[in-house]
Amino acid sequence: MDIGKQWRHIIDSVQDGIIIVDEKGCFVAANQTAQWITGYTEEELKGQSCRILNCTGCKIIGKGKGKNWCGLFSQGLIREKKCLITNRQNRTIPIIKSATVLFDDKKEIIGAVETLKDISENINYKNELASIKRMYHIDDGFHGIVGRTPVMQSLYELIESVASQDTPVMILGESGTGKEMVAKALHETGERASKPFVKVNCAALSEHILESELFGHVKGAYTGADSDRVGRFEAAHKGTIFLDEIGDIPLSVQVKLLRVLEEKMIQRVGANKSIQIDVRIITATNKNLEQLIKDGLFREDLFFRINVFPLTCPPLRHRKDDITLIIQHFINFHAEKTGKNILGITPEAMRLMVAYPWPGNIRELRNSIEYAFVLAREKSIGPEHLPEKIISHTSGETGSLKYLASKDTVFNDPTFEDTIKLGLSEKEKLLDALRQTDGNQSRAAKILGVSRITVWKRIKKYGIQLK
Ligand SMILES: Nc1ncnc2c1ncn2[C@@H]1O[C@H](COP(=O)(O)OP(=O)(O)OP(=O)(O)O)[C@@H](O)[C@H]1O
Repeated sequence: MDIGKQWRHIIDSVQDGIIIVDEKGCFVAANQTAQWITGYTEEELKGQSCRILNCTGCKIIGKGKGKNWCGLFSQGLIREKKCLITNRQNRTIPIIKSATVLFDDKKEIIGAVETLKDISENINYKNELASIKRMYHIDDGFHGIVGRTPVMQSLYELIESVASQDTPVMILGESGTGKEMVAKALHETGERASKPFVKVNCAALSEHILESELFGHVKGAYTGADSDRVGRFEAAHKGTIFLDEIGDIPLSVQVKLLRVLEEKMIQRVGANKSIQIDVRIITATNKNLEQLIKDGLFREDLFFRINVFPLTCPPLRHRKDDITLIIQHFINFHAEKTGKNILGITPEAMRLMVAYPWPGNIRELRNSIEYAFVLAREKSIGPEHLPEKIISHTSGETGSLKYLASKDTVFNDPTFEDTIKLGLSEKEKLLDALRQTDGNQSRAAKILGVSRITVWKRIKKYGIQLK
C-alpha cells in the first residue's frame, strides 16, 4: 500500500477536527470533522484568516507572520485547552483544542496543525445528569444551591424553564437567601453559559460612578477620565449582566437603563457613537419595588421591562427542613477548608440552630458554622461553640425543642441521622428521643428511624425505667 496517497482518507476518518494553517494563520486544510464542527467547507475555509472562528483560546497579535501573528507560534504548543469558537451559523461551540507549530527544514515556522474536539455533547450531558440526580435526590445541590424542600424544588424547576430564554428575570428575596446564586444558576443553565457573567452591585456605587461602570466612558468625559473605559454592559456582551440591588439605582440612571434595554444599544459616557450589545439581564432586589414606584423612587416602565419573570428565594425560616442539610454542607466545606476533623453537630446544637429564626438567612448560617469551627476542638459542634445570639434565642423556650420533634422530615433526613450518630451513643439517642416524646415508644421509634420493637428491645437492653 502506498500510504502517501492515503493521508487524506486517514485524516478524514479521525473523529477530532484537524485544521492546518499557514504562518499567517490562514487555513490551508481542514478534515471532515473540522468542517462539521465549524460549519464551513474546506473550500470556504481555504485562504481565510483563522480569526473567522473567533476562538477564545487564541492570542492573536495580528502583526505579520509567525510569532508576530499569534501567541501559539511563540509558545510552540497548546495542550487540551478548553475554548469556544463561533461556527458558520453564528453558534458558539465549546471545544478542546491542541495545537503544534510546524517548521520547515531550516527551522522556520511554516504554520500549525490544530485538533478540535467538540464538547457541547458533554456539556449537555452534564446538565442532564444534574437534572436526573436531582430527580432522584442523589445530589444535594443545584448549581451549588443547597435545599430539597418542595419550595426549593419548584424554584429549580422555574430556573430550568426560564434559563434557556432571554426573558428578563427579577430575583426577589431577603438578604442572604441566595439571589446571586440563583442568578449564576440561570446563567450556567442557559445558552449563554460559556459567555461572561457580569455582576454589578448597584447599591455600592454613587450615581456618576454607576453610570460609567454600566456604560463605560471615553477619555476626557469628565475630570479623572484619563482613558477610555469599557462598561459592564459591553463586558457582558453575549453573556449575562446581573444587576444586584436594582432598587437602589438613582432615577437618572434608570432612564438610561430603560433606553439601553429597549434599544439594545449603549453609549459610553462622553461618546456620540452607539454600540450594539446583546446581553441577558437579570436583576435582584430585597426591596419592595411596588412601594418605591408609589413613592416616586422607581420608574414603573423600567419595572415592567425587567420584571417579566419574577423568581422568589424563600427565607430560611420558611424552609426549616433544609437546615440540617445546609448545616452539613457548610460543615463539609469548612472541614475541607480548615483541615479540621469536625464531622457533625450534636443534637442539642442542632435543635438550637433549627429553632433560631435566621434573619440573615443562609449567609448568617454559613457565618455561624465558620464561627463554630474556630472554637470547636472535637468531632462535633456543640451548643458551646455557637454564637451567643443562637443560644440566647432559645434559652427558656421549651417549645422550640419540641419543634424538631414534630417535624418527621427532619428526622428522616440521613444527614441529620449521621449528625446524631456522631454526637451520641445509642443509649443517649434513645433517652433523648424518649424524653422528647414523653416516653411514647412509637414516636420515639419514628424519631430514631427504627421500628417500635427495636425501641422496646433497646429499653430492655439498657434497663431504662419509663415513668
Ligand atoms: N441555597 C444555598 N445553598 C448554599 N449556600 C447558599 C445558599 N443560599 C445562599 N448561600 C450562601 O449564602 C451566601 C449569600 O448568598 P447570596 O449572595 O447569593 O445571597 P443574596 O440573596 O444575593 O444576598 P444579598 O441580598 O445580601 O446580596 C452565599 O455566599 C452562599 O455561601
